[in-house]
Amino acid sequence: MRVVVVGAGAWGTALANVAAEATDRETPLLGRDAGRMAEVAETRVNAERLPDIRLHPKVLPTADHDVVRDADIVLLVSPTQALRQVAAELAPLVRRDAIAVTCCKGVEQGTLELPHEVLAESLPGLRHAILSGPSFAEDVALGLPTAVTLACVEADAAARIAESLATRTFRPYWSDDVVGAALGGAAKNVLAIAAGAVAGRGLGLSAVAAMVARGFAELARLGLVLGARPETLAGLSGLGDLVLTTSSTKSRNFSLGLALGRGEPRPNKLAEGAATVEALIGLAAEHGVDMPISSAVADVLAERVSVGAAVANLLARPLRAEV
Ligand SMILES: NC(=O)C1=CN([C@@H]2O[C@H](COP(=O)(O)OP(=O)(O)OC[C@H]3O[C@@H](n4cnc5c(N)ncnc54)[C@H](O)[C@@H]3O)[C@@H](O)[C@H]2O)C=CC1
Ligand SMILES: O=C(CO)COP(=O)(O)O
Repeated sequence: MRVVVVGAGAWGTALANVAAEATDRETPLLGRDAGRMAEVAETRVNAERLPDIRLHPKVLPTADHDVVRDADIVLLVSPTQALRQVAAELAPLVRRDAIAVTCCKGVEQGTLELPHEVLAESLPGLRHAILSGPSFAEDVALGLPTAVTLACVEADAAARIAESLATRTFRPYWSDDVVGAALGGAAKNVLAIAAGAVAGRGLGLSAVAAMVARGFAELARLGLVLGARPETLAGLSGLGDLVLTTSSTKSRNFSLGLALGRGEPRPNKLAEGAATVEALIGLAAEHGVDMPISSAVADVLAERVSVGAAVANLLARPLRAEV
């Protein structure tokens, strides 16, 4: 299977290394900026996005979209809000029997669609899958053990993608619960901002743990209404990724929350939770699901309320049964 990676950010670069190792085949890494991709090809390091990691010798950095013509598997690794546009650019080039795998985490603004729903519209007729789970790009690129969820409604396609990505240290588990995998990845980014804000404000680890557990409760409420399986929500792409990103300053979403809690300037890095939060609570509202922590994150990001006031508001909610 020939894998092509579209999106030369931190995660795309790490996944290109994984695919090149797993398939032992030339693996194009397609970026937008020809000059930058030429530099990555020359230096064999993506200095801007994943410094200190050498590209696998079989990774081919390029800005030439034609490389997707030969792809059996296309990994789409742009930010969620750019997915529709990136996929539309590929649509005339990609083979109809190829499998498109979204590796981004979020909900599209405006449409309130999860990444696989965006793909179904922008690359119609192709089989689609989702790669999600607890996986920092740097950890994966360093060859540290990582397990992820690979969700596809067609089990044979999921198994084929898994084989094209599995290495001695990168372990995809497959699933047919596409909604569960997509929702977990989208919501955990928002909840990581909440956990970071609580930590940054110095409210203690008990408060962070409460945010994680009650955050998971609202993620699961929405997931079940959307048809996700509880096992997926409690698995790698749900609880697993939530635990990772609410406990590490390596997470850009957690780091954004830390800055908010400390009253510091927001870091200038991609934080998918900030781009997704309004769409996530919009999706929840459409289905009559209450997501108070996510709503508090939206209010804080929009500067409608301070972190302290948001926490006080959550604590002042009427007492209720836990489940
Ligand atoms: N970095 C990580 O550890 C992981 C990231 N992800 C997900 O992967 C996705 C990408 O994240 P990263 O690679 O880390 O981000 P990044 O910030 O390192 O790179 C984003 C890439 O997307 C490109 N891009 C930005 N706007 C674009 C647009 N409008 N059209 C086309 N391309 C555009 C940028 O040029 C850049 O190459 C996100 O959804 C993220 O949640 C998932 C798992 C791990
Ligand atoms: O999704 C990730 C780890 O699974 C990366 O998290 P951040 O986007 O918060 O850095």
